[in-house]
Amino acid sequence: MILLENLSKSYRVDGRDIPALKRIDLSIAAGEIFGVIGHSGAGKSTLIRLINLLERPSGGRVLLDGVNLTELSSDALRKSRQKIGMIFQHFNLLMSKTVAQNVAFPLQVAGELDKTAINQRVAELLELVGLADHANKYPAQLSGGQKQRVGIARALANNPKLLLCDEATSALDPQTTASVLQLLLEINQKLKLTIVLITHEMNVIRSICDRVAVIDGGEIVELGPVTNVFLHPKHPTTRRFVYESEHVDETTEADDFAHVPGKIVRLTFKGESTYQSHLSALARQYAVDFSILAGRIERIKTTPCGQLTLGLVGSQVDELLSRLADEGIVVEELRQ
Ligand SMILES: Nc1ncnc2c1ncn2[C@@H]1O[C@H](COP(=O)(O)OP(=O)(O)OP(=O)(O)O)[C@@H](O)[C@H]1O
Repeated sequence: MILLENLSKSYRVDGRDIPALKRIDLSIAAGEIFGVIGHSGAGKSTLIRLINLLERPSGGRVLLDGVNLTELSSDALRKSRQKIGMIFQHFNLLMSKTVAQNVAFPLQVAGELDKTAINQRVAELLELVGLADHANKYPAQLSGGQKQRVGIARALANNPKLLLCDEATSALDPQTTASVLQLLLEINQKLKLTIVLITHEMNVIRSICDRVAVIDGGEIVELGPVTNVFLHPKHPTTRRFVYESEHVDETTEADDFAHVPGKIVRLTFKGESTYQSHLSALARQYAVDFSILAGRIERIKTTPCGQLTLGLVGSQVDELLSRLADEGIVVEELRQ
């Protein structure tokens, strides 16, 4: 649905071109929830603003459903942008308008004049985001989470195919973040809406995204399904994001077990194998003793996943490991 080809962006500062994004190639499928994560200054906002051409690229192309947005006239671009909704960290609501008026606004801008049609659509949208009882309130009378729900209703007013979320939960507490993310997931499933979000929080990615791009210094340094990136982070930036979010000190993974006898391995479980008792059954069969040195079990979106670091002692450890691999469990030997 979205194709970014050799996309770059530089900003002119004090007469010099400073690159913010370098040669980005990325394709995002219809119906996906795609996350972009990076530290401050990595280029996330620039990237998301290039998708709807709020920023014009310095080079490369942005294609939406096969249409090259960079070549459109300003009129055609305005029309295309109606297929794209956007929500923001600080909500950007019109403070002097009620909730209903905020949501009606994009309909009026798009040329809808029929008051009954507008009222009906606004009521539908407020119902969808759980704010049916707040139509006549002003933004100042709402909590942060409710304000973002208004932002979401407004972004969906013109039935967009794509929703861009610019740090949409960064100003919210963890519980409110979870409920707004849940709403985004529901909307994605109910309306088959494609969602692209940028964030600096791995938790946001883990809760709702299908794929993630990690961006650093204006470049995509890692890209893939969230489960893969979480379980096997490769780039140092990704590793830092993952280990920080898991409250795991990466060094404990390999170095701190000098006193532990035997072989040290890390097992990664994904999907159903997470809940099965392969490890204990095979350890019994091959008379292997194991100690658990580190571990985590969690859900990545809807997929259960687990990772265990073990010390293994016994004469048939290799047989045990090869049987675990046969069961689809990823085995990494950290120490022979
Ligand atoms: N309008 C601008 N003029 C000049 N430089 C800019 C402009 N906007 C962004 N930059 C620079 O481009 C780089 C990328 O910025 P961008 O805002 O895209 O990063 P970000 O990952 O979204 O960061 P944050 O999370 O802090 O918003 C930074 O070095 C920033 O200083």
